[in-house]
Amino acid sequence: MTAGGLSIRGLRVVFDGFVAVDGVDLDVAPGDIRFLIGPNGAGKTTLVDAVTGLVKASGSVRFGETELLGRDVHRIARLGVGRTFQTAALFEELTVLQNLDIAAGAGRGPWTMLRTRRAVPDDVAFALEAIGLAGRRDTLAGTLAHGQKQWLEIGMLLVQNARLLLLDEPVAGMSHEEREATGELLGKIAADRTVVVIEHDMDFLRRFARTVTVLHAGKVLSEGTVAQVQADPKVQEVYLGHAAAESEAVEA
Ligand SMILES: Nc1ncnc2c1ncn2[C@@H]1O[C@H](COP(=O)(O)OP(=O)(O)OP(=O)(O)O)[C@@H](O)[C@H]1O
Repeated sequence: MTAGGLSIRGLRVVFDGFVAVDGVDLDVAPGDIRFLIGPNGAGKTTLVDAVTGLVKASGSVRFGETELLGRDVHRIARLGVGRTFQTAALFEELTVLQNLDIAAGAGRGPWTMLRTRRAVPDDVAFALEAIGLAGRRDTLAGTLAHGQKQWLEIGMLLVQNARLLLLDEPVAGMSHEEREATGELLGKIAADRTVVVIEHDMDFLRRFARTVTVLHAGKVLSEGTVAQVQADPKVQEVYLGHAAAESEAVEA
């Protein structure tokens, strides 16, 4: 399976008359690492919810050749679209390997998944290596460090064969070392996949974003490279006006 690009046209999400996403057009090419930023309430999470089928939306969301809008959450996941949430969703009482096995799940019975494993399937071995947890495969997920839990969740998307990964604040609460490792992991993943990252951490963005889209009040305010977006007066105005704590985002 080859990676597909994400192509969003006229995306609109309305909650009880409130327009949370207001006519967004967005293209993310295969191999890109697109950061999605914007002040609180800009519509970032709602956009990702619309792409993954969690909220109703109008317009068009194509992944490769396939229209996603109107399909249910499970179908969209099976089409290769995976997401993480701000809080990792793991089976804490099971090991790293068991979590990956369950994520890989389809076609494997519960006994296969839970018995002690001798051979590890290639996809699971690849994911363990990519997320840096090969040496922790028998560790209980609940005892992993915060950063490792986030990586395991990304590993679970890899074994599900996600080709489009949508990550919601993946480095929130991480140490400097964990952030660096996460950035390197994004680079590895994006080699043959499409990655979209919602992020507030501007240092992380400067280090690892390939392209950036700024959302504001449900619309695309600015788009381009990190340097282009930082130099955009519209972006400076929104951040300085609405999010003093994030104003460093616009300092060149
Ligand atoms: N289920 C919902 N019902 C009603 N309004 C909602 C719902 N979900 C989100 N909203 C509203 O839609 C707007 C966009 O929210 P969203 O969470 O997408 O913003 P965001 O850019 O992800 O913000 P943050 O950075 O704070 O996570 C906000 O005004 C929010 O209050």
